Amino acid sequence: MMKAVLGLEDGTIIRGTGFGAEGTACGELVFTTQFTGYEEALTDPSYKGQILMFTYPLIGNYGVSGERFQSDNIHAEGLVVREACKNPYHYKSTRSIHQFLEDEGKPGIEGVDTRMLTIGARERGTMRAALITGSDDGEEAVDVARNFPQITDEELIARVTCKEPRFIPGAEGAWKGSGKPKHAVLVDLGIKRNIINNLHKRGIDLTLVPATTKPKEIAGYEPDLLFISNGPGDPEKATDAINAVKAFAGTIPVAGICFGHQIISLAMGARTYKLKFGHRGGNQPVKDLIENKIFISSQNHGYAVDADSLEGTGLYVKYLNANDKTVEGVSHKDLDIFSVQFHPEAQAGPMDTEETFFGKVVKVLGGDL
Ligand SMILES: NC(=O)CC[C@H](N)C(=O)O
Repeated sequence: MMKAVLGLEDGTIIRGTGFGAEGTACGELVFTTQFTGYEEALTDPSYKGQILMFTYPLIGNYGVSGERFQSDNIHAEGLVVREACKNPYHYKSTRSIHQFLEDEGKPGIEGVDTRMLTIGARERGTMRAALITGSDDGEEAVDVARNFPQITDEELIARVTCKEPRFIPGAEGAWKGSGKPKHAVLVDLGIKRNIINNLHKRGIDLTLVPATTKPKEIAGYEPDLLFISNGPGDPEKATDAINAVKAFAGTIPVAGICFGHQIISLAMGARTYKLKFGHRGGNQPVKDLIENKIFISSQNHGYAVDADSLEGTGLYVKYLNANDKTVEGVSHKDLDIFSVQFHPEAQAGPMDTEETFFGKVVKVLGGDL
């Protein structure tokens, strides 16, 4: 059995059993209430800079197949669970979660009272943590956590964006509407694979561009839509993407998901702030204020758009989180600009909002629903 310890910046020390790789992971300790979906969550680039903790006590039961990955690698810095299943059974599984973390060089800790840590995060807010495997030196873990930069100061986007532009043609014959298929430029700040899939399967041609792409270069692709992806860290750090939205807002439709929603709001003049402990899970209730409907959504975010700061931006609140009444989506009153804080592409989570969001993308591009 490998020793392991988790140290929090407030001095909390938790010892457990290590799994995955031997080493040290640092970052914000965040919790998700998702029961399953660990393959999707671990490979979601938005978790860069964060140690992921599941509140559900049994993780890894159906093993790892790779079919549900949201990128090629694990991006969460480390994994904290009550129990990580050693002998998973699923006909598509090729390895256990232990093996998966080891292959990817990421440390994990099990035997942890995740409920206590989650209650702590809810009461005292998200904290920096260090997860060390192969050691049980708690003092050192606390020290490492305290000396690690706050997520707000970290340069995370450069670690997840694509290096070169990439063209992905829309699925053959899938575009529903008159004329030839439309073309979207996607600013890749660590995009989840299922966002690409959802646009692709609706027949939209896509050009993925790196985070630092300038408006002039984007214009060269002659896009019909500018799309801003999900991504890690503080949205205020995404200065080039903010400038891209400023350059195209009002000339072509602009849409975004999660980080993209925050970036669009910032570009239009609104403000964002850090939530006390964020929303991460597969059953977050969201209210559509226009349709007066509630639906259940998949979420993963630690920042939010300040509702009061929307005044004068032309944006209005379309969606609210039904639990804490924070902003979950905005639309522009005159222009084709809209974004959501939750994940309509799910993976993992309910698909209730997929058609509403991606159908709207098709509609603003002139397609038939
Ligand atoms: N999933 C995301 O795009 C996350 C956005 C941002 N990093 C946040 O935590 O709020």
